[in-house]
Amino acid sequence: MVPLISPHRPLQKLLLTTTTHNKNFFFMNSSSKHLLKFTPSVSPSSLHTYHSPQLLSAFPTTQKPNFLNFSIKKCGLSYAAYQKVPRPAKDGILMFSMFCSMYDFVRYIIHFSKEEMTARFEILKKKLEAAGIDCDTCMVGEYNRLICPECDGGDTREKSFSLFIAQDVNLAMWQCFRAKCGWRGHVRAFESGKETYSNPEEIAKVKRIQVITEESIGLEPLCNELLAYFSERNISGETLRRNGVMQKTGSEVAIAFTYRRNGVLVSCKYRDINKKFWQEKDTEKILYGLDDIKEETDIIIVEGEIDKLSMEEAGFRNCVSVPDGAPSKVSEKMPSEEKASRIILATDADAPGQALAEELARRLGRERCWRVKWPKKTEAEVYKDANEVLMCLGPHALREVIDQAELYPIRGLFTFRDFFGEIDQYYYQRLGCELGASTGWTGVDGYYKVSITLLFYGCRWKFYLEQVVPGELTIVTGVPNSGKSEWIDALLCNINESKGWKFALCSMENKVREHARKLMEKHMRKPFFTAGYSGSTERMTEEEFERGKQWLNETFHLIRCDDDCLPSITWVLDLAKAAVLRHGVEGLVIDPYNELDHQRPPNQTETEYVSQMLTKIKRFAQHHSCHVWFVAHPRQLHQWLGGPPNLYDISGSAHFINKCDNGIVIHRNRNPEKGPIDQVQVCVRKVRNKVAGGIGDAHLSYNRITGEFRDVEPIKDR
Ligand SMILES: Nc1ncnc2c1ncn2[C@@H]1O[C@H](COP(=O)(O)OP(=O)(O)OP(=O)(O)O)[C@@H](O)[C@H]1O
Repeated sequence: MVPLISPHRPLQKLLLTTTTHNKNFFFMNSSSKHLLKFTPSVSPSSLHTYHSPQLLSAFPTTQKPNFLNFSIKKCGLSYAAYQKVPRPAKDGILMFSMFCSMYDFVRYIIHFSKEEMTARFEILKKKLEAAGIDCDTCMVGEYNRLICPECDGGDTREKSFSLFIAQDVNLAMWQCFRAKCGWRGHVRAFESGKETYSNPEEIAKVKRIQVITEESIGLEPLCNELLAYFSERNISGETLRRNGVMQKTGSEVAIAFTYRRNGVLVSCKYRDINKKFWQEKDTEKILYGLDDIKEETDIIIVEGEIDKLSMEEAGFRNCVSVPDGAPSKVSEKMPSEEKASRIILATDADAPGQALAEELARRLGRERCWRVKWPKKTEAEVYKDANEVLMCLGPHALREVIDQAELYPIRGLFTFRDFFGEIDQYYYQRLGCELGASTGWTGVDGYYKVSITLLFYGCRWKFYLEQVVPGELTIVTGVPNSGKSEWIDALLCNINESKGWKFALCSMENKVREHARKLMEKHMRKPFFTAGYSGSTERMTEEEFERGKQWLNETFHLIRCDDDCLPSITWVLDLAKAAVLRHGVEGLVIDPYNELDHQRPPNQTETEYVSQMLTKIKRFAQHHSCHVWFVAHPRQLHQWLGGPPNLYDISGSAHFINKCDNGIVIHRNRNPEKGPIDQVQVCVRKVRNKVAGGIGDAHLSYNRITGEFRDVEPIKDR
């Protein structure tokens, strides 16, 4: 039996080296960020070994004194909110960040316990030791270059032995690339059973990988002509030197872009004067500039080596170029919990470049992606890439392009700004039907107009729950038209005013412009229109309207399904998660339950379904420290006597009351004989956290004009 050994040095090393890179992904505020701090030069040691005096003089070693920070504030966003977002527990999950090819961005989350991984590693290590291979200094998920234990690297003790340990620590493969030796093989921690890692593609890959050096592939320092060529493209000798750009002389001289990992040459891509590209055979495909993003939380991705060099001229070193467009092999298994880096996609402006950006955003997670807007060249044309901007407009303009990068759009997640045009038309009453069309009967019109807006009322009140606890689930119910949505909107306005929270709204029943109106009226404390409901109160002025729009845009994010189908809870929560990570929202409203898609497998009861759905919502709330208000209607109440419904009356399942943290029933008096009909009863029927409040009823009065609520004494029974 293989003993389970306590955490072992190499494995510890693996864990340490593989989990640190992106730890602070979102937890930095813009002012403290030094995205472009100087990293020790990655100019390859071999370059120093080989380069000639001319090369040294061609590439002076002075470094630029000041590199720049991305200005996130410029984009109108505050990252401070992210600091409040607690991170998920990582128990039982090992994170591996692999620095080879596109995997560099994609951190794998491998669901094995630490013990399991340690044991597996020990078994694999023992098997390697039995074969004479010492893997103590090796990294998981990388091709490690060692001295071959079989041939000892020949006379020169060359590191010609490549050892690859798969990221699940179940497979190790090796090959010695010395022609005289060529020893190769593989071992697995577990030889049988399903969990055995067996990927012939990987095995083939390790067999093919060629170990190269500047000398072995005949690289030379750049000649004056090529230096002049780069100079014309505004790329300095210093940048070329730092990036180890060289040349190769064949039938003609070609530029050699050296691809390195940890300063070691891994591959080389050539470009001749006719813009023909080719790559060193049987070498690994990695990102160009990989070492420059190693410790970075913010990354720029471009589409070519010269664009990467151009970014450096503009002050951005934390940039990589994708080799040959979108890489074919990126894990579909995206990190589900902690993907938080800012990735600026600065691919070419043309259609393939935009398609590449879309593909990268999809694979890397849209919520952490930003995109650049290339400046206009003419009315109809934009500059096509980083180098063209650098050449035509200079480094300052390229810096601006990056500074002004915008959030990568996420389908289904909107800001109010996206609807400003429509909201303006609504305010200025250009739609023609804002105040409703007459029914044709004066008598009926007083009560009901065929309207795209519903008449409503309103007041300001002090919220009685001392604290709305982040990360909880509140179920809100009440008979139709009791004022649930109005009350929640007013609640959000209060919390925003007192605590500055931001919210994601998934209010399927509301038109955006109408929701904008209701929220703005509460915030500005003035009616949006001069209409029947506003009485003699003056509507908000244009200036107030503009301020209101600004506030809306900063406070709320909209989750909306732009096609006809009903959104599923998973879809809503995915977008809400993006809103948390991207905008730091602290509250989510889902209004109402019955507007979601509730398809369930035939063998699942509604009760089981509701239970599962509420678990998902609660998990989201806890994980992201985001309070969720979920509106659910009561089932049809036969012989309803006009009193507030019970939480057990919610249609679907008793789980609504059982699973929620807080349960609230909104009820309003509709009997003028019993008192004023604008009075609202907020029946708090369940409070899990006693610090947050307790069971009881609060009484509010609703102001029809502004939609505000204020505290009042309860109606005495007449
Ligand atoms: N206390 C009140 N007095 C008078 N009118 C009210 C009161 N509360 C809400 N209303 C009005 O009732 C209408 C419905 O309000 P709201 O949309 O908030 O109700 P709801 O309970 O969410 O309705 P539904 O169940 O249909 O979604 C609005 O026009 C609103 O202005």
